[in-house]
Amino acid sequence: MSYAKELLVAQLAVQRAARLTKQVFADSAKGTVSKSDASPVTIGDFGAQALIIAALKKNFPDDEIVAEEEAAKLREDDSLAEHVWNLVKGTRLDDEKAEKEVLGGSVQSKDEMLDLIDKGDSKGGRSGRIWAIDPIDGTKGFLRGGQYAVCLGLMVDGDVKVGVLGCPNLPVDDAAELSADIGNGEGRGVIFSAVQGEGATSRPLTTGALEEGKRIGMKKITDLSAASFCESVEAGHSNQGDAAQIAQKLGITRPSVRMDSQAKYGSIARGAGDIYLRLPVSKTYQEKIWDHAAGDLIVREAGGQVTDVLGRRLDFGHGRTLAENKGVIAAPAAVHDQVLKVVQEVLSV
Ligand SMILES: Nc1ncnc2c1ncn2[C@@H]1O[C@H](COP(=O)(O)OS(=O)(=O)O)[C@@H](OP(=O)(O)O)[C@H]1O
Ligand SMILES: [Mg+2]
Repeated sequence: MSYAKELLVAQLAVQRAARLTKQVFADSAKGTVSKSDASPVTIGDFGAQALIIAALKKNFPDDEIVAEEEAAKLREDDSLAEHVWNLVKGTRLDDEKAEKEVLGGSVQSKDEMLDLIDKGDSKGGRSGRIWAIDPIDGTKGFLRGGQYAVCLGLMVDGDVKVGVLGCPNLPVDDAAELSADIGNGEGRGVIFSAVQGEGATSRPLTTGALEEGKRIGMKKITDLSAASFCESVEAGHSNQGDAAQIAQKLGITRPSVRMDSQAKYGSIARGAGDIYLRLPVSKTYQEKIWDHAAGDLIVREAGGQVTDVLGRRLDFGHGRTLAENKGVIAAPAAVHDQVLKVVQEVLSV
Protein backbone atom coordinates (compact mmCIF):
# COMPACT_ATOMS: atom_id res chain seq x y z
CA MET A 1 0.00 0.00 0.00
CA SER A 2 1.43 3.34 -1.01
CA TYR A 3 0.78 6.44 1.06
CA ALA A 4 2.27 8.91 -1.42
CA LYS A 5 -0.87 11.00 -1.71
CA GLU A 6 -1.46 11.04 2.05
CA LEU A 7 2.14 12.14 2.59
CA LEU A 8 1.93 14.97 0.06
CA VAL A 9 -1.40 16.27 1.39
CA ALA A 10 -0.13 16.05 4.98
CA GLN A 11 3.08 17.92 4.19
CA LEU A 12 1.33 20.71 2.32
CA ALA A 13 -1.41 20.97 4.96
CA VAL A 14 1.24 21.30 7.66
CA GLN A 15 3.14 23.89 5.59
CA ARG A 16 0.03 26.01 5.21
CA ALA A 17 -1.05 25.67 8.86
CA ALA A 18 2.46 26.51 10.05
CA ARG A 19 2.33 29.67 7.96
CA LEU A 20 -0.83 30.69 9.83
CA THR A 21 0.81 30.06 13.22
CA LYS A 22 3.80 32.20 12.22
CA GLN A 23 1.45 34.98 11.18
CA VAL A 24 -0.33 34.80 14.55
CA PHE A 25 3.00 34.97 16.39
CA ALA A 26 4.18 37.92 14.29
CA ASP A 27 0.87 39.75 14.90
CA SER A 28 1.11 39.16 18.62
CA ALA A 29 4.72 40.36 18.73
CA LYS A 30 3.63 43.55 16.95
CA GLY A 31 0.71 43.89 19.34
CA THR A 32 -1.80 43.63 16.51
CA VAL A 33 -3.72 40.60 17.77
CA SER A 34 -6.47 43.12 18.71
CA LYS A 35 -10.06 42.34 17.64
CA SER A 36 -10.44 39.66 20.28
CA ASP A 37 -8.51 39.38 23.50
CA ALA A 38 -7.88 35.65 23.10
CA SER A 39 -4.36 34.34 23.45
CA PRO A 40 -2.30 33.78 20.29
CA VAL A 41 -2.33 30.07 21.14
CA THR A 42 -6.11 29.90 21.01
CA ILE A 43 -6.24 31.80 17.73
CA GLY A 44 -3.41 29.79 16.16
CA ASP A 45 -4.79 26.45 17.39
CA PHE A 46 -8.24 27.02 15.89
CA GLY A 47 -6.93 28.47 12.65
CA ALA A 48 -4.33 25.79 12.03
CA GLN A 49 -6.79 23.01 12.89
CA ALA A 50 -9.38 24.42 10.46
CA LEU A 51 -6.84 24.61 7.62
CA ILE A 52 -5.55 21.07 8.17
CA ILE A 53 -9.03 19.55 8.40
CA ALA A 54 -10.09 21.42 5.26
CA ALA A 55 -7.24 19.77 3.33
CA LEU A 56 -7.98 16.31 4.77
CA LYS A 57 -11.72 16.48 4.12
CA LYS A 58 -11.15 17.60 0.49
CA ASN A 59 -8.88 14.67 -0.19
CA PHE A 60 -10.07 11.92 2.13
CA PRO A 61 -13.71 12.69 2.96
CA ASP A 62 -14.38 9.37 4.68
CA ASP A 63 -11.41 9.43 7.04
CA GLU A 64 -11.94 10.15 10.73
CA ILE A 65 -10.05 12.86 12.57
CA VAL A 66 -8.91 13.22 16.16
CA ALA A 67 -8.00 16.83 16.89
CA GLU A 68 -7.48 18.82 20.03
CA GLU A 69 -10.01 21.65 19.63
CA GLU A 70 -13.78 21.92 19.20
CA ALA A 71 -15.54 25.00 17.85
CA ALA A 72 -17.93 25.62 20.78
CA LYS A 73 -15.76 28.43 22.14
CA LEU A 74 -15.77 30.16 18.74
CA ARG A 75 -19.52 29.75 18.34
CA GLU A 76 -19.97 31.61 21.63
CA ASP A 77 -17.55 34.41 20.83
CA ASP A 78 -18.14 35.96 17.44
CA SER A 79 -15.28 38.43 17.68
CA LEU A 80 -12.87 35.55 18.25
CA ALA A 81 -14.49 33.54 15.43
CA GLU A 82 -14.19 36.52 13.09
CA HIS A 83 -10.53 36.96 13.98
CA VAL A 84 -9.75 33.29 13.30
CA TRP A 85 -11.79 33.41 10.08
CA ASN A 86 -9.79 36.37 8.75
CA LEU A 87 -6.59 34.40 9.25
CA VAL A 88 -7.96 31.19 7.75
CA LYS A 89 -9.30 33.06 4.72
CA GLY A 90 -6.01 34.86 4.20
CA THR A 91 -3.58 31.97 4.54
CA ARG A 92 -2.52 30.23 1.34
CA LEU A 93 0.59 28.51 0.07
CA ASP A 94 2.75 30.52 -2.31
CA ASP A 95 2.59 27.53 -4.63
CA GLU A 96 -0.78 28.24 -6.28
CA LYS A 97 -0.92 24.88 -8.00
CA ALA A 98 -0.41 22.96 -4.76
CA GLU A 99 -2.87 25.23 -2.97
CA LYS A 100 -5.62 24.62 -5.50
CA GLU A 101 -4.96 21.16 -6.84
CA VAL A 102 -3.72 19.39 -3.74
CA LEU A 103 -5.19 21.28 -0.81
CA GLY A 104 -8.40 22.10 -2.64
CA GLY A 105 -8.26 25.87 -2.13
CA SER A 106 -9.79 28.08 0.51
CA VAL A 107 -12.48 27.47 3.08
CA GLN A 108 -15.63 29.20 1.76
CA SER A 109 -17.22 30.76 4.84
CA LYS A 110 -16.92 31.25 8.59
CA ASP A 111 -19.66 28.66 9.14
CA GLU A 112 -17.85 26.12 7.01
CA MET A 113 -14.72 26.82 9.07
CA LEU A 114 -16.58 26.14 12.33
CA ASP A 115 -18.02 22.91 10.96
CA LEU A 116 -14.58 21.80 9.80
CA ILE A 117 -13.07 22.43 13.25
CA ASP A 118 -15.77 20.20 14.74
CA LYS A 119 -14.85 17.33 12.44
CA GLY A 120 -11.92 16.54 14.71
CA ASP A 121 -14.15 14.79 17.21
CA SER A 122 -13.44 11.14 16.38
CA LYS A 123 -13.07 8.87 19.39
CA GLY A 124 -10.09 7.21 17.74
CA GLY A 125 -9.72 3.45 18.00
CA ARG A 126 -8.32 0.34 16.47
CA SER A 127 -10.06 0.22 13.12
CA GLY A 128 -10.08 2.32 9.99
CA ARG A 129 -8.21 5.41 8.86
CA ILE A 130 -7.86 8.06 11.55
CA TRP A 131 -5.80 11.24 11.42
CA ALA A 132 -4.42 12.79 14.63
CA ILE A 133 -3.82 16.57 14.61
CA ASP A 134 -2.07 18.81 17.09
CA PRO A 135 -2.31 22.24 15.47
CA ILE A 136 0.15 23.85 17.90
CA ASP A 137 2.05 21.36 20.00
CA GLY A 138 4.23 22.94 22.65
CA THR A 139 1.90 25.85 23.28
CA LYS A 140 4.20 27.21 25.97
CA GLY A 141 7.10 27.17 23.53
CA PHE A 142 5.02 28.94 20.90
CA LEU A 143 4.19 31.72 23.36
CA ARG A 144 7.83 32.04 24.41
CA GLY A 145 8.93 32.38 20.80
CA GLY A 146 10.67 29.01 21.16
CA GLN A 147 10.06 25.53 19.83
CA TYR A 148 6.65 24.29 18.82
CA ALA A 149 5.34 21.95 16.15
CA VAL A 150 2.37 21.51 13.82
CA CYS A 151 1.71 17.77 13.96
CA LEU A 152 -0.21 15.37 11.78
CA GLY A 153 -0.28 11.59 11.76
CA LEU A 154 -2.35 8.98 9.92
CA MET A 155 -3.20 5.78 11.73
CA VAL A 156 -4.63 2.80 9.92
CA ASP A 157 -6.12 0.16 12.18
CA GLY A 158 -4.29 1.68 15.13
CA ASP A 159 -0.88 1.70 13.45
CA VAL A 160 0.81 4.98 12.47
CA LYS A 161 1.48 4.92 8.71
CA VAL A 162 2.31 8.56 7.95
CA GLY A 163 3.77 11.22 10.24
CA VAL A 164 4.56 14.88 9.54
CA LEU A 165 5.98 17.46 11.95
CA GLY A 166 6.35 21.10 10.94
CA CYS A 167 8.83 22.85 13.24
CA PRO A 168 8.99 26.56 12.32
CA ASN A 169 11.72 27.40 14.83
CA LEU A 170 14.16 24.51 14.43
CA PRO A 171 17.19 24.99 12.16
CA VAL A 172 16.83 23.75 8.58
CA ASP A 173 20.32 22.29 8.89
CA ASP A 174 20.12 18.70 10.15
CA ALA A 175 23.68 19.00 11.46
CA ALA A 176 23.03 22.07 13.63
CA GLU A 177 23.75 21.62 17.30
CA LEU A 178 20.81 20.61 19.49
CA SER A 179 19.43 23.65 21.25
CA ALA A 180 16.01 25.08 22.03
CA ASP A 181 17.35 28.58 21.27
CA ILE A 182 16.30 30.17 18.05
CA GLY A 183 19.19 32.62 17.75
CA ASN A 184 18.37 35.45 15.36
CA GLY A 185 15.68 33.33 13.70
CA GLU A 186 17.56 32.86 10.43
CA GLY A 187 17.76 29.49 8.67
CA ARG A 188 14.77 28.17 10.60
CA GLY A 189 11.81 26.01 9.68
CA VAL A 190 11.90 22.31 8.90
CA ILE A 191 9.41 19.57 8.11
CA PHE A 192 10.13 16.03 9.25
CA SER A 193 8.15 13.25 7.57
CA ALA A 194 7.95 9.50 7.58
CA VAL A 195 5.95 6.75 5.93
CA GLN A 196 5.98 3.33 7.53
CA GLY A 197 8.63 1.16 5.91
CA GLU A 198 10.05 4.02 3.82
CA GLY A 199 12.33 5.87 6.24
CA ALA A 200 12.27 9.43 7.53
CA THR A 201 13.19 12.69 5.82
CA SER A 202 13.61 16.38 6.48
CA ARG A 203 13.05 19.33 4.14
CA PRO A 204 12.77 23.08 4.58
CA LEU A 205 9.43 24.38 5.81
CA THR A 206 8.77 26.89 3.07
CA THR A 207 5.42 27.80 1.61
CA GLY A 208 6.45 27.09 -1.95
CA ALA A 209 6.88 23.83 -3.82
CA LEU A 210 8.18 21.02 -1.66
CA GLU A 211 11.88 20.39 -1.98
CA GLU A 212 13.11 16.85 -2.27
CA GLY A 213 13.43 15.43 1.25
CA LYS A 214 16.79 14.47 2.72
CA ARG A 215 16.98 11.09 4.39
CA ILE A 216 17.58 11.46 8.14
CA GLY A 217 18.83 8.93 10.66
CA MET A 218 19.55 8.72 14.35
CA LYS A 219 23.12 9.04 15.46
CA LYS A 220 24.92 5.74 15.85
CA ILE A 221 26.10 5.77 19.43
CA THR A 222 27.87 3.01 21.21
CA ASP A 223 29.12 4.97 24.20
CA LEU A 224 26.26 6.48 26.13
CA SER A 225 28.52 8.78 28.09
CA ALA A 226 28.77 10.91 24.95
CA ALA A 227 25.00 10.99 24.44
CA SER A 228 22.74 14.00 24.74
CA PHE A 229 19.16 13.83 25.82
CA CYS A 230 16.18 16.10 25.61
CA GLU A 231 13.17 16.51 27.80
CA SER A 232 10.20 18.84 28.33
CA VAL A 233 10.69 22.41 29.42
CA GLU A 234 7.72 22.15 31.76
CA ALA A 235 8.56 20.26 34.97
CA GLY A 236 4.88 19.31 35.17
CA HIS A 237 5.08 17.33 31.91
CA SER A 238 8.14 15.18 32.58
CA ASN A 239 9.98 14.42 35.81
CA GLN A 240 13.28 16.25 35.44
CA GLY A 241 14.69 14.95 38.74
CA ASP A 242 14.26 11.32 37.64
CA ALA A 243 15.76 12.18 34.25
CA ALA A 244 18.86 13.66 35.88
CA GLN A 245 19.34 10.48 37.94
CA ILE A 246 18.92 8.28 34.87
CA ALA A 247 21.42 10.36 32.93
CA GLN A 248 23.93 10.11 35.76
CA LYS A 249 23.57 6.31 35.96
CA LEU A 250 24.06 6.06 32.19
CA GLY A 251 27.22 8.12 32.52
CA ILE A 252 25.76 10.98 30.46
CA THR A 253 27.69 14.10 31.33
CA ARG A 254 26.08 16.69 29.08
CA PRO A 255 23.24 18.70 30.56
CA SER A 256 19.80 17.89 29.16
CA VAL A 257 18.37 20.05 26.38
CA ARG A 258 14.93 21.23 27.39
CA MET A 259 12.69 21.82 24.43
CA ASP A 260 8.95 22.15 23.99
CA SER A 261 6.86 20.00 21.68
CA GLN A 262 7.46 17.11 19.28
CA ALA A 263 10.46 19.07 17.99
CA LYS A 264 12.24 16.71 20.42
CA TYR A 265 11.30 13.66 18.31
CA GLY A 266 12.40 15.39 15.11
CA SER A 267 15.67 16.48 16.67
CA ILE A 268 16.73 13.03 17.79
CA ALA A 269 15.51 11.48 14.52
CA ARG A 270 18.03 13.60 12.60
CA GLY A 271 20.82 12.85 15.06
CA ALA A 272 20.95 16.32 16.61
CA GLY A 273 20.32 14.63 19.94
CA ASP A 274 20.19 11.00 20.98
CA ILE A 275 17.55 10.29 23.59
CA TYR A 276 14.12 11.72 24.49
CA LEU A 277 12.89 10.96 27.99
CA ARG A 278 9.33 11.77 29.03
CA LEU A 279 8.88 10.50 32.56
CA PRO A 280 5.45 10.55 34.17
CA VAL A 281 4.89 13.17 36.84
CA SER A 282 1.24 12.46 37.53
CA LYS A 283 -0.07 8.91 38.06
CA THR A 284 -3.34 9.73 36.34
CA TYR A 285 -2.30 11.79 33.29
CA GLN A 286 -2.95 10.02 30.00
CA GLU A 287 -0.78 11.16 27.09
CA LYS A 288 -2.75 12.34 24.06
CA ILE A 289 -2.27 10.53 20.75
CA TRP A 290 -1.78 13.82 18.87
CA ASP A 291 1.24 14.62 21.06
CA HIS A 292 3.10 11.49 19.87
CA ALA A 293 1.74 9.87 16.69
CA ALA A 294 3.91 11.67 14.13
CA GLY A 295 7.02 11.74 16.32
CA ASP A 296 6.81 8.05 17.18
CA LEU A 297 6.85 7.01 13.50
CA ILE A 298 9.53 9.52 12.50
CA VAL A 299 11.91 8.28 15.20
CA ARG A 300 11.27 4.60 14.45
CA GLU A 301 11.73 5.15 10.71
CA ALA A 302 15.01 6.96 11.46
CA GLY A 303 16.40 3.90 13.25
CA GLY A 304 15.10 4.51 16.74
CA GLN A 305 12.96 2.63 19.15
CA VAL A 306 10.08 4.24 21.07
CA THR A 307 8.43 2.64 24.08
CA ASP A 308 6.86 3.69 27.34
CA VAL A 309 8.69 3.29 30.66
CA LEU A 310 7.47 -0.32 30.89
CA GLY A 311 9.02 -1.14 27.51
CA ARG A 312 5.71 -1.35 25.65
CA ARG A 313 5.26 0.16 22.17
CA LEU A 314 3.00 3.23 22.20
CA ASP A 315 -0.50 1.98 21.45
CA PHE A 316 -2.40 4.44 19.28
CA GLY A 317 -5.46 2.20 19.00
CA HIS A 318 -6.94 2.92 22.42
CA GLY A 319 -8.82 6.06 21.57
CA ARG A 320 -7.84 9.71 21.96
CA THR A 321 -5.26 8.92 24.63
CA LEU A 322 -2.39 6.49 25.09
CA ALA A 323 -4.41 4.96 27.91
CA GLU A 324 -2.25 1.85 28.19
CA ASN A 325 1.13 3.62 28.24
CA LYS A 326 3.12 5.54 30.80
CA GLY A 327 5.75 8.02 29.69
CA VAL A 328 7.96 7.80 26.60
CA ILE A 329 11.53 6.56 26.08
CA ALA A 330 12.89 7.21 22.58
CA ALA A 331 16.46 6.23 21.73
CA PRO A 332 18.56 4.69 18.95
CA ALA A 333 17.51 1.04 18.61
CA ALA A 334 21.00 -0.22 19.55
CA VAL A 335 20.96 1.40 23.00
CA HIS A 336 17.25 1.56 23.79
CA ASP A 337 17.32 -1.57 26.01
CA GLN A 338 20.22 -0.19 28.00
CA VAL A 339 18.40 3.12 28.55
CA LEU A 340 15.14 1.39 29.43
CA LYS A 341 16.85 -0.81 32.02
CA VAL A 342 18.19 2.21 33.87
CA VAL A 343 14.86 4.05 33.56
CA GLN A 344 13.17 1.08 35.23
CA GLU A 345 15.77 0.90 38.00
CA VAL A 346 15.36 4.58 38.83
CA LEU A 347 11.57 4.58 38.62
CA SER A 348 11.30 1.16 40.33
CA VAL A 349 8.86 -0.14 37.72
N1 LIG B 1 0.67 16.53 33.21
C1 LIG B 1 1.11 16.34 31.98
N2 LIG B 1 2.03 15.37 31.74
C2 LIG B 1 2.49 15.17 30.51
N3 LIG B 1 2.11 15.90 29.42
C3 LIG B 1 1.22 16.87 29.61
C4 LIG B 1 0.67 17.15 30.88
N4 LIG B 1 -0.20 18.18 30.75
C5 LIG B 1 -0.20 18.52 29.44
N5 LIG B 1 0.64 17.73 28.75
C6 LIG B 1 0.90 17.70 27.32
O1 LIG B 1 2.24 18.06 27.06
C7 LIG B 1 2.27 18.63 25.76
C8 LIG B 1 3.49 19.43 25.55
O2 LIG B 1 4.54 18.58 25.76
P1 LIG B 1 5.98 19.11 25.71
O3 LIG B 1 6.91 17.95 25.66
O4 LIG B 1 6.07 20.14 24.67
O5 LIG B 1 6.11 19.75 27.10
S1 LIG B 1 6.69 21.10 27.34
O6 LIG B 1 5.87 22.08 26.65
O7 LIG B 1 8.08 21.10 26.98
O8 LIG B 1 6.53 21.19 28.73
C9 LIG B 1 1.05 19.46 25.74
O9 LIG B 1 0.71 19.68 24.41
P2 LIG B 1 0.23 21.13 23.96
O10 LIG B 1 -0.95 21.44 24.83
O11 LIG B 1 -0.13 20.91 22.53
O12 LIG B 1 1.37 22.06 24.15
C10 LIG B 1 0.03 18.65 26.52
O13 LIG B 1 -0.79 17.89 25.70
MG1 LIG C 1 0.36 18.96 22.20
